[in-house]
Amino acid sequence: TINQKDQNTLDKFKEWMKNNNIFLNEKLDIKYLDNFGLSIVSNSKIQKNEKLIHVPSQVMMSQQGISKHIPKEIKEIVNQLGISKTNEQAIYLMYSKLNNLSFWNAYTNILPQSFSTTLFFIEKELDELQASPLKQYTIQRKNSIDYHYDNIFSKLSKVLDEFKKPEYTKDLFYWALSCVWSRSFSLSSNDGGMIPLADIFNAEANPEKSKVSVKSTEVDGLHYSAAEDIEKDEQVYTPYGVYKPLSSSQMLMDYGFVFEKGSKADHVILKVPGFRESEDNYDIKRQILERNQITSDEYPLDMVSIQSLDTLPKDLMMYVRVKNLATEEMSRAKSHFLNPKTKHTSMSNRNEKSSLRFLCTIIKKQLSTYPTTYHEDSELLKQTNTFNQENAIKIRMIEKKILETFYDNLMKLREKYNNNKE
Ligand SMILES: C[S@@+](CC[C@H](N)C(=O)[O-])C[C@H]1O[C@@H](n2cnc3c(N)ncnc32)[C@H](O)[C@@H]1O
Repeated sequence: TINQKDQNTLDKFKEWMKNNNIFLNEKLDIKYLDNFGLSIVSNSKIQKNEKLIHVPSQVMMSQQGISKHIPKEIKEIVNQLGISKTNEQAIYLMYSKLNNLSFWNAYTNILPQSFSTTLFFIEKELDELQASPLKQYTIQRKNSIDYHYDNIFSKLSKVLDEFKKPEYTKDLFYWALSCVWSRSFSLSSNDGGMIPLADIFNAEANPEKSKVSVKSTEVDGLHYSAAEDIEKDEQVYTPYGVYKPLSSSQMLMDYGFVFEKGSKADHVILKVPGFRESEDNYDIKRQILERNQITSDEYPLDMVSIQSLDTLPKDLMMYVRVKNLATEEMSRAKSHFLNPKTKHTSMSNRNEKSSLRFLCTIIKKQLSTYPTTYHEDSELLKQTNTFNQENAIKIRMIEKKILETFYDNLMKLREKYNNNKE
């Protein structure tokens, strides 16, 4: 259901689309759906290859549109100050929202007023992320926005009267950036921005299943057509993160929701301990790793990589094997770990067993930084009644699931080793 005020803004947006030659197939409606917000839904059957939408380049907030519709003095100062593309889009959105006569005003009025991204989580909800790095990323993002807001608007307000208006608040900057992160498009390596109408399509969990085929050119703008027949009353989705699949963590940070089945890009960062100078054979171990350019103490793991020792990041396995060398193995270690033919293989049964035990210890340690287990979380999830809390629990569960499965796989391997006596 949509209230009268929202219906009026939507009607004004549709009129604005018409006046600016933005095409929406008559068989498609812009509707408000619970859990999705504005959505695109068909009102009758659409045949494969039928045109769905067309948005001309000049109405996009990309290079062409900006040069046409943003006042010259604003563009100039934004360029002079060397403001980033994302912050630039945010400034134009704020300007458009605050000026009734500006070109994109009708468009900014249909943009969401609130977001379920982690940026707007209250402290209690952020705490639900437990040890997930998403909590830290969110805090960093907030600090960065605060810094940029102070920096940018103190300068803009000195130069242009427009930016002296008290309505250019930090809250509005948060709103504008959230619109950019959840809806802007990249059109080429150096152009992109907000695209009215195209940004009303919601995300399809499985990008291969999207029934929309996308074509965009600088001259002609953006075209969507039906890649397959679309049934009556069907919601039409587009794939998000086409070039690079987004993890659930990134989805929650930028879009404010996570897919039921998670994402192919889901991962956890395994943190491994560094070396202490007092450690036995410190010098040789460090030397071997440095000569192999292994310097990181963080390794991303996903559900695929934890399936076997061969699928794990090669650097991680070498780090673990070298870290667990015994003094009597040092004489052989260099020739083994510096030889391209052998360096990614097990050096001895003893070293391999010790390495697996070590991996189990660090996984357990990392799991212990989360106050609850995966199993406990799945129970907690059933009792949860707020959207944000639910999403936070899902994120920490994804990370725990990878770590716990990795641990179980290693325990099975260790058992095999113990039964296979040398
Ligand atoms: C590009 S906009 C799509 C239009 C948006 N629904 C609106 O109200 O304007 C992206 C936002 O839509 C919502 N969204 C998109 N796909 C979704 C999905 N599969 N499930 C739930 N929400 C989704 C999220 O709030 C996301 O940040």
